[in-house]
Amino acid sequence: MHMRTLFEEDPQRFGFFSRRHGPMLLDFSKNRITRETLHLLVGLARARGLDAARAAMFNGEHINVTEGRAVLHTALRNRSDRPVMVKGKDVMPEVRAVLERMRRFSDAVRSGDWTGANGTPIRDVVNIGIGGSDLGPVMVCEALKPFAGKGPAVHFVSNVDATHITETLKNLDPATTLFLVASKTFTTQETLTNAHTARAWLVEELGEQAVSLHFAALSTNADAVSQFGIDLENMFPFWDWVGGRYSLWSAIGLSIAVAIGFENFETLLDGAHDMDEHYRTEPLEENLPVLKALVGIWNQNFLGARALAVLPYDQYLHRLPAYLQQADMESNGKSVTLDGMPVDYATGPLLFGEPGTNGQHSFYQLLHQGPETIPADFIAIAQSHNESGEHHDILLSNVLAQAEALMRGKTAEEARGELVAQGLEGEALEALVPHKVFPGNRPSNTLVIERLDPRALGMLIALYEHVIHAQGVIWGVNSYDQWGVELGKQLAKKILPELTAPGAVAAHDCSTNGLINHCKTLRGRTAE
Ligand SMILES: O=P(O)(O)OC[C@H]1O[C@H](O)[C@H](O)[C@@H](O)[C@@H]1O
Repeated sequence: MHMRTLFEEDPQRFGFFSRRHGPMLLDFSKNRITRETLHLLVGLARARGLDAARAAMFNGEHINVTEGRAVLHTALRNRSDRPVMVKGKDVMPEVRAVLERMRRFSDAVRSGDWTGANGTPIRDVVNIGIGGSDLGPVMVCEALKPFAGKGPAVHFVSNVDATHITETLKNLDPATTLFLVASKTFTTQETLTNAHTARAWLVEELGEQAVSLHFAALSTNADAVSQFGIDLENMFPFWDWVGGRYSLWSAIGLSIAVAIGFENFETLLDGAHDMDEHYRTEPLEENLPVLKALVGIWNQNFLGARALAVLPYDQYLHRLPAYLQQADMESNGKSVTLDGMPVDYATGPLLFGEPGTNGQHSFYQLLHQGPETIPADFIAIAQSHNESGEHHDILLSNVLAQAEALMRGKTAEEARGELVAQGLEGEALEALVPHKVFPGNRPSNTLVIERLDPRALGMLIALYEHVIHAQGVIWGVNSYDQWGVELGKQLAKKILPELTAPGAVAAHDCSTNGLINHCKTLRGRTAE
């Protein structure tokens, strides 16, 4: 069936397949579903135990079975007075105590009361972290730039490529720079390498005694933090029940609090809490994350789509696709079930995206006319922070048109009509027709958000987090471990000394040996 027909037959389709919650409207009517499909999908969620699974997560059960941990990022933004129990203990007092320390610290840095070794206020804050200790904070700081006020500039260094830190520090002054070393484990090679480089840069100019005034740590590992030489007074802790890719709400969000002020950070938490309550308590049929998760499952597992394009039509959200790549693909990129059995169905989609309208001039060709169906999430913001001239109406007209085009397509008949109107005829016309046809019937969701503010952003991120949870439950996978990132790390540790030692390397397959030896030669090292 074609969605054109579905829309022609049911003028109520938009009303039936859209839901509003607070400042957010989710329109999922441009999917290849009928009322019966939705009913059956909700039945699937129920049969897979999604009701109990939602409760299990919020109640702190050890749903991360391979690591024996609870999954409680929701506790970090629990703005109610409900206790959250982990191993028989309410964690809320500790959560609130760390938030209070984050408030004092971010206020002091923003107001200029926190001074560096020379007594001057901080002008630049550099967050050093990678993965979950980078992507969430960067994405939020970019998204909420209009709320930054008069605080210091916040920079992010993640890549172990020295270019990243070199280019970042190039124009900074050690006396007015503060480093936040963000690492849940405090063992991540990239982050520690960058942090040592930053430390050396600072110490060279200001001496060892400056470290305590210019470094803070955001981590669960106090021993490793002290070993690095960061004063535990300047350590902001969190807990093993916070997954890295779900940690922007924890101490890992300190760079956000510094960038936009603590009150705005709290409003971000409020928005996420609002979505948590919605996800926790609304029936499946009315539940935004559940409905979005089910439509995703329909596209992936029933229609065979393997990707998801996330297309935010807002420049401030330009890092959202990168953030969601980790959130979704590291969570649900799994091929065994909770009890270790191989799956015989698709799990997490390949996620990609660019802010609109840039993507339109790049990869949308494939979305419209490629042989594969690639579902898309369009994110539109109704009121821009920069309502200048016609810009925003142009932007909105584009996002609305793209979803319509993917749904409707263009028939051969319509294409022919246009070519005739352009004066073409005969063979020349017919030769062009197949190239001008758009199959349409391509699924998309459109999320319309009133205005991009801290509350709405908190809701948006929590919405995606809960979609990931609901899909993980239906697929029966553990969304909260990430063993798949380990093998490359282990092998890199073995290759590192081989790159510097003299002589040729022969311990790997011939491709890896060949590449190592080639790099050694190019780097002026003996490889014979
Ligand atoms: O915060 P860290 O312990 O430094 O970890 C940073 C990142 O490391 C690994 O790559 C994990 O797969 C990520 O989930 C994590 O966010």
